[in-house]
Amino acid sequence: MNTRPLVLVVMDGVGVGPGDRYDAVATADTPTFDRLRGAGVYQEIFASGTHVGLSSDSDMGNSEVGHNTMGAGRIIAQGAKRVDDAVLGGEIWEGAWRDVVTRATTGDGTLHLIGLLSDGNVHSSWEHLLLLLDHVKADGVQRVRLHTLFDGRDVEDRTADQYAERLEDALATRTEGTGLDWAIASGGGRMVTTMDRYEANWSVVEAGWRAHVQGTARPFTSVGEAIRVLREETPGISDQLLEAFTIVDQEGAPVGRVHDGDAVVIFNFRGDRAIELTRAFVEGSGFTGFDRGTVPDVFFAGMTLYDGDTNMPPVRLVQPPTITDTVSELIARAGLRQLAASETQKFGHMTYFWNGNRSDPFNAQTETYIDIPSDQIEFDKAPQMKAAETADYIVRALQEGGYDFLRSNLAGGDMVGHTGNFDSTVLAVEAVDAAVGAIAAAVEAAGGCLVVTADHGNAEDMVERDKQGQPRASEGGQPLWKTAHSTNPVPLYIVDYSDQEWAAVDGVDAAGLSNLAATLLTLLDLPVPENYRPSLVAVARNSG
Ligand SMILES: O=C(O)[C@@H](CO)OP(=O)(O)O
Ligand SMILES: [Mn+2]
Ligand SMILES: [Mn+2]
Repeated sequence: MNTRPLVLVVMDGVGVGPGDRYDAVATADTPTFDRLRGAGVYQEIFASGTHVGLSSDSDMGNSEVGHNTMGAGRIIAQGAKRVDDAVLGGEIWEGAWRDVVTRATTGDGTLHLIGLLSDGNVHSSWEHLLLLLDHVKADGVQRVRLHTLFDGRDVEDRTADQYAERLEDALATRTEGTGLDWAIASGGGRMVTTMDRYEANWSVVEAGWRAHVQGTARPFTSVGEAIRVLREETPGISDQLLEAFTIVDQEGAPVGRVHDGDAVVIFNFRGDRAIELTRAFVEGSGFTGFDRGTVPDVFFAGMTLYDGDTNMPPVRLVQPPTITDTVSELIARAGLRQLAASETQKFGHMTYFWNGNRSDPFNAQTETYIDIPSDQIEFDKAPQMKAAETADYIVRALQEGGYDFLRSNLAGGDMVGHTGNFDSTVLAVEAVDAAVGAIAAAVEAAGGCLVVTADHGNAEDMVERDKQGQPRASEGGQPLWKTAHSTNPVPLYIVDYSDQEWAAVDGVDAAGLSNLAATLLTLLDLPVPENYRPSLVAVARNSG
């Protein structure tokens, strides 16, 4: 019976901010954070850019790269960077891309490109899309249809019209005078169209299926008209929530539904929000997500691998990084027992991403995964989300004993931060603080060790800023609320209630999320592999 459980809490999207009135973490009443800060080690660590395997230090962090890096204990070139390298280096055009082009140029085939219109580099990249279009042209694809998802979550909100115009320009400059037939065929805001994740709400994917595939979503004659009318109907609506639509011609017929013989490419590179639509295209009659009607017989390719366990999609343009020997694999091999608990919105973060893009436990006998159903509403309406319920699970598991390493994710700082609603985000952070407080009390009662950190920033900086860092205002003089993640560092608290003796290691170079795995192994008294980044603590003597 283990008497010294180690507990990790990842507070999604709770970074260390400027401390001003746009910092929802500093504004929130957080007695737990204040108490923990004085009770053990407190440090700020890197969680963005090259510190988490992205191409540049101006790239904000995100959950995929954050959890991958924490779990891997190393800085690994991430999907985003790998796709960047493959696209910029040209390798991408030599593999499955050739088959896409063959299908799209055979008979009356159409090439459909589906993805997020964004400069966010979280799920997709604008540069990748432009280079795709260049190659589509060079390869002579006559008929192309774009299915565009609006972001407002990784880029400034209420910019969907600008992205749509940029895309229309990009299409026009490539097709003018050529006779090529390229057009935007459907779209919608990413949170209500297509980009659900972890099966939280399949109706989101169904709405996308109607828009992109069946051509039966709400009809508009242009993307500009769609955005204008939807905004008029709901003033102030976030781009993320724009209703799914289909572009129709003068007769009301969809300009680009998907037919047998077409080729379909999803150009998003991140798996969590691309896998469900992928499955809808690829899976046979066993598919239960929603009623697809007749499934068109298409050649389907994803930008990269979206799920390693199920090998989805079977055809992808770029191979993903292989991440092995992640911290939970090592802990499983050592025979220790592990629990992972999270609400649905972040479930795969603490399992799939944490484990190096692998959904299944390494050892089903010693690992338990708990998925607490998330609410199906906009998260600023219930900003506490499932923080208390998640804490309850951990608390009960600690009281009952039986696990050596327990990890959980508290989603509110991030998910509510993405709504741009400052007051709700403050409430979300307060709920996270309370949940950490409940977990801390249980860790103390169990004589264990508590580690609290975050995967990237979000809630700590809720306003768009100019290049000098000054807050920007909307036309009406209101703060221009920011919905995206940040490049800020994140906090790391280590509070030990056991009798284990250890000390913080000073002067670790560029301490970041990649140092967490070695730190956890050290606290568990397990060896740290040589290729891991170093631990932030050193154990003096074990008395457990
Ligand atoms: O919601 C998401 O998909 C991303 C933002 O695009 O957030 P996170 O990386 O925290 O999951
Ligand atoms: Mn996150
Ligand atoms: Mn997020």
